[in-house]
Amino acid sequence: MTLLELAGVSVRFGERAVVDAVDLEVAEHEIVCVLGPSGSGKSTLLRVVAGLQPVSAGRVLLGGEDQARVPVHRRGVGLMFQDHQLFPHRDVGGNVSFGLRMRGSRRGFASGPGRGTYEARVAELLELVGLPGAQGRPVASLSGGEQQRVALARALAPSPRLLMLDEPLGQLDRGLRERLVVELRGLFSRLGTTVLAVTHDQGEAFALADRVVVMQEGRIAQAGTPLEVWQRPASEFVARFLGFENVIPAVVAGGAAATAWGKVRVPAGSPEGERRILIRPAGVVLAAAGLRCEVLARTFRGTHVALRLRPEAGPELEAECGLAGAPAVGERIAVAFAPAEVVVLPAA
Ligand SMILES: Nc1ncnc2c1ncn2[C@@H]1O[C@H](COP(=O)(O)OP(=O)(O)OP(=O)(O)O)[C@@H](O)[C@H]1O
Repeated sequence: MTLLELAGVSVRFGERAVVDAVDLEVAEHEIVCVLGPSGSGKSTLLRVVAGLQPVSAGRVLLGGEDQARVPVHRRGVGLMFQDHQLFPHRDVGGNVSFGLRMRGSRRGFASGPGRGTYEARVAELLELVGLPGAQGRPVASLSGGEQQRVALARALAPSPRLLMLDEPLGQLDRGLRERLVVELRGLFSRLGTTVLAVTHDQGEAFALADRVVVMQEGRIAQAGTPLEVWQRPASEFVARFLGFENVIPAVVAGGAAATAWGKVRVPAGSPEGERRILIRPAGVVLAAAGLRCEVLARTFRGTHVALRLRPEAGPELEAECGLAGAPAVGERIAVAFAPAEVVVLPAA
């Protein structure tokens, strides 16, 4: 069932549409991550759903109800921002119970909220986020990751029907982010929480989301499962945003693309005509014969070696190869292209 629906939502600041006719549905229990470069309108979209930003056009529906006249505190949405904004003068328990005291609980209390119930609920929430018994700790004594957990417990406290996260792990170091993102996904799926999150980090979005929505200048450039978006980026913009660099103009006909790198076989059923093609680095493979290249750089990536190549014709290429037999910088090699790693993109 759809919990959140945005229909034709636009936000204009002066002449400029920062969010431009966005249609988006989030199903109950779904985790949707909005991904995009800085300034693409991600945070504005969240603010619209929360009721913090009026729309210039379009409608926001929660549980089928138009939210136009529903104030922030009546929407039943939880918000967690990048700079988790804990109250430094309250202890952990005080921070978590703040959410309960301010809003009261929509769900989760068998009886009406009383002091004892608050305490039980705070204990339960701290248990959930992996900080059991931390009620009395001063906020200042917590590490960045622990503060993030407290902020999450506070956002979950009133059992919001929709939890919104804005760059939830933004300030943490990479290792901690990678761990927390896996924990978050597990936690949300256990609780059945519906989540709309915003991030500019594609790794985070792909690890967290059931569905990712890539924004470009206020519009949705692509929406799909992480696998769909990764395997079939819809445009050059999306491909480049995901970090793919092997994108060039091509003329596709009869199962092959004519490019500056030579003829590249494309997957069966690819659209024909003037296009662009993406060749994922895994599809640039060392071969006995093919496009001759010089190895410009070689980077060890743990599971493979990333190569930067200067071909005899066409722009530089990124390639991947196994750890054994990776060519050295300066070596001259030949590469062929694997059609399964080739994606035909629109021309512009
Ligand atoms: N109140 C405002 N008045 C004028 N312009 C605004 C206002 N709020 C946001 N903008 C502009 O709207 C654009 C989108 O901002 P938004 O914060 O939604 O982007 P974002 O994708 O979340 O970016 P970031 O990843 O940097 O947070 C930006 O160019 C921003 O400067």
